[in-house]
Amino acid sequence: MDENEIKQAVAAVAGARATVRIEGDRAGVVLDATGLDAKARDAMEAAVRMAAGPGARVVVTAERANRRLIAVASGKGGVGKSTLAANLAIALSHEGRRVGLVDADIYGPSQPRLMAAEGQRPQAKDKVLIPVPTPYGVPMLSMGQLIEPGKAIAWRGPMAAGALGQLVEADWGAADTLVLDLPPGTGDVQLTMIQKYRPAGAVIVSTPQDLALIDATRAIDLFNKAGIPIIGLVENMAGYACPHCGEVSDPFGQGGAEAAARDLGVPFLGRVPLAIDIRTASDAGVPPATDPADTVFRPLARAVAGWLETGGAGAR
Ligand SMILES: Nc1ncnc2c1ncn2[C@@H]1O[C@H](COP(=O)(O)OP(=O)(O)OP(=O)(O)O)[C@@H](O)[C@H]1O
Repeated sequence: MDENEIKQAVAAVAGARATVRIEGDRAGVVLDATGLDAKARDAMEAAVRMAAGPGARVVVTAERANRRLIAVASGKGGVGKSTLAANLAIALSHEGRRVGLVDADIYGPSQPRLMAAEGQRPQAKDKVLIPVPTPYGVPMLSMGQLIEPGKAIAWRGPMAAGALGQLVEADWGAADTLVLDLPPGTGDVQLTMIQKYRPAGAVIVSTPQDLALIDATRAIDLFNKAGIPIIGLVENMAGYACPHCGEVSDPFGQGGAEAAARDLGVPFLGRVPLAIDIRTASDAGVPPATDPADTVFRPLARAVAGWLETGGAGAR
């Protein structure tokens, strides 16, 4: 093939994305893969190699997407942070954002179960992890996929931060939003993550109890110190609706988180009721936000999407 033939063959599969140069007796192609997801990029790269002939040197480049991180954090464990992160990621994708989910919860990585991706091991290409798909159109990576199932993790701070970095710096393709399920608490691992990856904003989850709210205040303080804006506070497990008689009771008190948000000067994003349906759907790997009739998580996601579009500072 002569130079023109090679150029035509490459243009036929990659259009204006490819620039061809002849280097001695072989072709050199620079392929711009900006905006393609990992699968489309691999397919185009393979097609270009075929078209450019034997021995061709193909270099794939991509502009870094203007991707923004949303940290979902809590001052203590068990308040529903992972549940909120999964549902927020799915509901944000319904808002038209291209969303990826990073499960950085080293103490209890639960996203593979919540997102029906259990048992899937991520592949790596050139030492960069490739997120696994989920049935909900939100690719994800979890610490739970990098360790042996059921094994406890005893990470030291720097080790954990290094491993978590691989998740954030994975090949997220065209994703414009990464929801980051942070480990609970306000220790070194959280601080390192926040400082290194500078989320655009943070959503803080708390239950209505006073003690949980004190911990949430600490989490807010951590983000404030790092100069990361708080998108808002979500009250989880607020008000229990009896599945039999429908009576609503407030086992953990009422209105505490909203009042705390007011006192702290952070927006209050809304409440998620304590509901058996939420737990059973989550355990079954079908997050409630997948239901078009969901009226709990989708409004929260609209608030977060609105924040990103208008007020949210700190784009990466
Ligand atoms: N609003 C809710 N109604 C009923 N159950 C809920 C609700 N939110 C969370 N749960 C249940 O509570 C348990 C803990 O939730 P989740 O794992 O999301 O908390 P977490 O804060 O991420 O915990 P950890 O710190 O252990 O990661 C789960 O079994 C979950 O299904």
